[in-house]
Amino acid sequence: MVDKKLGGAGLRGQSAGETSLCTVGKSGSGLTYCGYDVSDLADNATFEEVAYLLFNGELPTVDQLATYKAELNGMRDLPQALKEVLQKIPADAHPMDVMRTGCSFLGNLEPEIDFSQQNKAANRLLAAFPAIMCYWYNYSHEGKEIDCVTDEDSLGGHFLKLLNGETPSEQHRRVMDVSLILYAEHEFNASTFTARVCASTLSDMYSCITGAIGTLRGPLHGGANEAAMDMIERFTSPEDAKTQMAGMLERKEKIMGFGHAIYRTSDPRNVIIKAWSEKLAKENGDTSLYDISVACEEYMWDTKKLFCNADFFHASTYNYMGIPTKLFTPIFVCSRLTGWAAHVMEQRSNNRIIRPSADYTGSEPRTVTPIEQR
Ligand SMILES: CC(=O)SCCNC(=O)CCNC(=O)[C@H](O)C(C)(C)COP(=O)(O)OP(=O)(O)OC[C@H]1O[C@@H](n2cnc3c(N)ncnc32)[C@H](O)[C@@H]1OP(=O)(O)O
Ligand SMILES: O=C([O-])CC(=O)C(=O)O
Repeated sequence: MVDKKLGGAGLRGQSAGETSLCTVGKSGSGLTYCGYDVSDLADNATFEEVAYLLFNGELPTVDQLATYKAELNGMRDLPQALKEVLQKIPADAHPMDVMRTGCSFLGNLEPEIDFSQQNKAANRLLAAFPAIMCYWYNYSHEGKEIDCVTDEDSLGGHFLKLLNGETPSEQHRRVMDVSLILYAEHEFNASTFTARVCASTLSDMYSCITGAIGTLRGPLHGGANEAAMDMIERFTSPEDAKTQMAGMLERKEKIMGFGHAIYRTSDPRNVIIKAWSEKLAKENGDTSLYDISVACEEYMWDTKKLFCNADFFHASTYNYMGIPTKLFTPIFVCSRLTGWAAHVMEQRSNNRIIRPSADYTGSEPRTVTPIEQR
């Protein structure tokens, strides 16, 4: 196991506030949302139920869920002005930049005037994000102006239909639902903390979420699922994976999709998404991507005692579903938005501006030498 020093750099091990939304690694490896184990939710709930749970503190009844889904389904379309902005973003832009711009621009068109509108703003973004991603992707890559409304009941199914223009299989809908549940919430991770810092200044929901998207983009955080895919695609076999990873570790390169700031021996989401990757691999007939991923997992544990985080087997899972690699991290946005917005609401409910201190390491006090004498 990695011998981790707590405290110091990265605020590691220091409490930065309270939350009732989530526990991470409380018993060394667990993850709960509002008291529910994530594996229980992945087995027995839908993503919309989890979104409702995070925004309201309780799972919905049948009637509450139906009302909530009807509300979300009525908010899926994009304003024409946003479509026109998305049309201007080039095909080689990073899709996370597209999400950031889409979120920010929607905040201009439909601003959160006051905090009584916070649920509406969060739900609007939740409903609109799949279309922001897929409208831009289809327009810039295929030259197609897609209809942003579908008859799909779930957000996961809606995303798949917008992306491919075809009704997804029941299995793909379920995998997407599980994936969105696994990614939804994770306590004071870097992007959520960004959202809370922004919220603590009494800024608006769109600004909080835009900042969080920018923070999730980095490869040490949400960008790791995409980076893991780029890596495993370069490996030609399980043996080649081990040889190449040995070289990477030798050169002190980070292996994306491994390790975690909080978990010590495993990430509870890995076993769930790994099982889906295996199932999809077997059904696909070509299991090489899964076999290579398993070889990576074994090698990293055997040599460094580093384990797969939630991102690693998401890479092969999404790939088996035919999702383009560049959309992996934006899917994470569609899910984690629920956690971000719930934290913004929690921060607002008991706010004090977040403003830590710093340990000064600069020069001693000195006086300005006139410029011609320097
Ligand atoms: C959804 C998410 O955001 S999950 C995280 C996604 N990010 C990644 O997968 C990127 C790869 N992983 C990492 O970079 C790190 O593990 C992080 C950023 C997730 C956590 O960082 P930290 O809390 O600083 O890691 P930690 O303290 O456990 O690191 C201990 C040692 O293990 C090494 N290590 C940790 N992860 C890795 C890795 N993936 N590859 C190689 N070495 C690693 C560190 O370099 C460090 O070694 P050092 O002391 O010689 O520098
Ligand atoms: O908690 C973290 O540091 C990273 C994160 O968001 C996650 O693992 O989902």
